[in-house]
Amino acid sequence: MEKVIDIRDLTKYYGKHKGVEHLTLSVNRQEIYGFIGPNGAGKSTTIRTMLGLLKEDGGTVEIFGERPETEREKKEMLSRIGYMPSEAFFYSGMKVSDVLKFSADFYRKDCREERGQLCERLKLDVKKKVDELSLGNRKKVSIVCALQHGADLYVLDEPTSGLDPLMQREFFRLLKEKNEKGATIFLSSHVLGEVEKYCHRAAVIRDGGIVMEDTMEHICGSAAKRVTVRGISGVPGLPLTDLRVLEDGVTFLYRGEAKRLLEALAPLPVTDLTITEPDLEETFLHFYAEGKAAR
Ligand SMILES: Nc1ncnc2c1ncn2[C@@H]1O[C@H](COP(=O)(O)OP(=O)(O)OP(=O)(O)O)[C@@H](O)[C@H]1O
Repeated sequence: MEKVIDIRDLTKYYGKHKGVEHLTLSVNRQEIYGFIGPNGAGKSTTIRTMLGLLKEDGGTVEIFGERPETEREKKEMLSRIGYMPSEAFFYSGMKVSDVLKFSADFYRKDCREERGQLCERLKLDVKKKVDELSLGNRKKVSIVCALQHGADLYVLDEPTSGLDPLMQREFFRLLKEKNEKGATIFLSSHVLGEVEKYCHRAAVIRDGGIVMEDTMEHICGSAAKRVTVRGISGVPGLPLTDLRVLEDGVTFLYRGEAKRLLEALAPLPVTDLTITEPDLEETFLHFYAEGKAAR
């Protein structure tokens, strides 16, 4: 299978402070690949180093099977990539339409038609000044900047934070369309749910290292759910962690088959049951607790 991104043993320190260490992952052509991790895990460091915006301290990165050396080669590589940084900084006083055109000029392509469609679908008012925009609308400007020139690879750093649920859905629709036309997509997130829904494979990063890289099916299969049961004081015979006894029930993390959970609860005097997705740290607690590392 053709690898579009191939990162091996990547290490990046900020002075004495670790960004990422010995990080290895690869993304195949036409995959939608999720990069999941809590705040400070090293997602942006990986992305910036991978794109050559930061210099690595060790390891290698190949994109489209190549390691660009000269500035010309780097520029050529970047022209095939749509990059959306996690935080967008725009020149103060510029209109949205100017920012979008300024960004398109870098690629020396006529992006007007695609740009128009993206703005319409994302409901972005191009006449406004960027300083007047809400966080979500600033995000939309970044999205259009990254998507407007028809790239082979999209690298999107926390693209959905700040977007309302309707816009998130529209955004993922856009990505799916790009992907169906052949584009490869690498997106970072700290929300397992959205990655679960839209990505083919993903890597989970924590504290600068990959703890798991697999298909979404396997990752979500090993993710724990938070189960809260009212009316009982314990659940015998179930493999669970982080059990806490509440005033009128129990709450615990469970990562087994739903059927087994329901069978264990069936004979008990349960009055209420809720199953939710815990935050990312809790979801993968067992990996961290076991000190398990995929690489
Ligand atoms: N410029 C910097 N100087 C020093 N340390 C940094 C710098 N940028 C990042 N770090 C550190 O590197 C580690 C990884 O940060 P990074 O921004 O890559 O994480 P992240 O997963 O993208 O987090 P978030 O989800 O909060 O954006 C963190 O411990 C962070 O404090």
